[in-house]
Amino acid sequence: MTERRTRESSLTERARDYLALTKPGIVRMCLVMTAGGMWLAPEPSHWTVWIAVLIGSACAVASANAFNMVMEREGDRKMKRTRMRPLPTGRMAAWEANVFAGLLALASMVILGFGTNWLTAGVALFALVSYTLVYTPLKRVTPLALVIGAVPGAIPPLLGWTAATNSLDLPGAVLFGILLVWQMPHFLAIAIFRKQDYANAGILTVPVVRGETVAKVQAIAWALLLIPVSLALTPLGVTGNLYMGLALAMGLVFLGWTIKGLSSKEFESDVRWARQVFVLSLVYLPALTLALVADLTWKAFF
Ligand code: HEM
Ligand SMILES: CC(C)=CCC/C(C)=C/CC/C(C)=C/COP(=O)(O)OP(=O)(O)O
Repeated sequence: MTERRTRESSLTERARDYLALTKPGIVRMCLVMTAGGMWLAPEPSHWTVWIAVLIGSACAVASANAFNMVMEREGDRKMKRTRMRPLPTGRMAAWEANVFAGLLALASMVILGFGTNWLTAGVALFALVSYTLVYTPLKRVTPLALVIGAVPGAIPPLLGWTAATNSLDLPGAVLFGILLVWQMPHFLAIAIFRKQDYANAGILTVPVVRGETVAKVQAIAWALLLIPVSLALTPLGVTGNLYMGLALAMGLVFLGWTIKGLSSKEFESDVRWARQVFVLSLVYLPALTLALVADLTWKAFF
């Protein structure tokens, strides 16, 4: 009986480690964006395409995250935030995580290719390869890695759009742009409150290389740019005034909060402010997606 319980609990721990390898918080948020991209498409998609794009995209993002954890297992040991991950603690071997990530990559290609279309599978493959083979090694070379990492990071809404339309055109590109720009203040804030961690691991972030003030000014510039980029869907005729009003209000709150950072002069208050900007970034994205869905639903019925 006790032996069975021990085996069960070790199985649960194993499953928990595999789940941790996928970075489930990021997978969840990517899926919200993929669903937003699908919703925006001019023609409604069959429910099987919805299921395929959501499962296929989740597998692609999870695979990218798991490969990233294998590649960074040494650096992750040096950071407070990441040192308890399955690889740095030695709870899982690198080969095991590689097999898991490889199977997820294969599953994503099969599910996206056969369940949606091969353009969507190709775009996901581009994101997977650029995230693991370009962004991940560049993190230790230049702070510009952030802009490069933002390219695969911005792909999830595009997967929804291409799954529904089998084309790469302007509304899909705007969704890509929104997520691309959003990632800058999202990460610049994290890089401020995790500055010491990144310095310890030799990761060249903007606050480590150029200081907090430069990071704050950059975050403000990106939050400002996020407003016109997010509003562009209305002049393009995709969304209406309801979305435009909500997106403007949310964009101004986000911008206002980033500007507030300029008034803090000590590292402790910087950290408090940066955590608030990070949390706000996590509220902003699903809220913007909800605004989009609300606007399109309103347009369909009234
Ligand atoms: C260059 C791009 C990005 C970088 C460098 C980045 C980095 C990070 C880091 C380091 C954290 C952990 C923060 C902490 O707790 O200290 C985090 C959290 C988070 N990120 Fe990002 N991120 C990026 C893009 C994205 C994208 C594209 C999404 C999804 C659309 C996303 C969604 C999230 C979510 C939901 C969390 C909180 C939940 C969790 O930690 O699992 N991020 N990000
Ligand atoms: C469709 C597809 C495959 C899309 C890719 C989506 C994806 C993996 C988005 C995350 C973007 C990103 C740069 C995260 C931070 O990684 P990090 O290495 O800085 O995070 P860490 O320090 O927590 O490991």
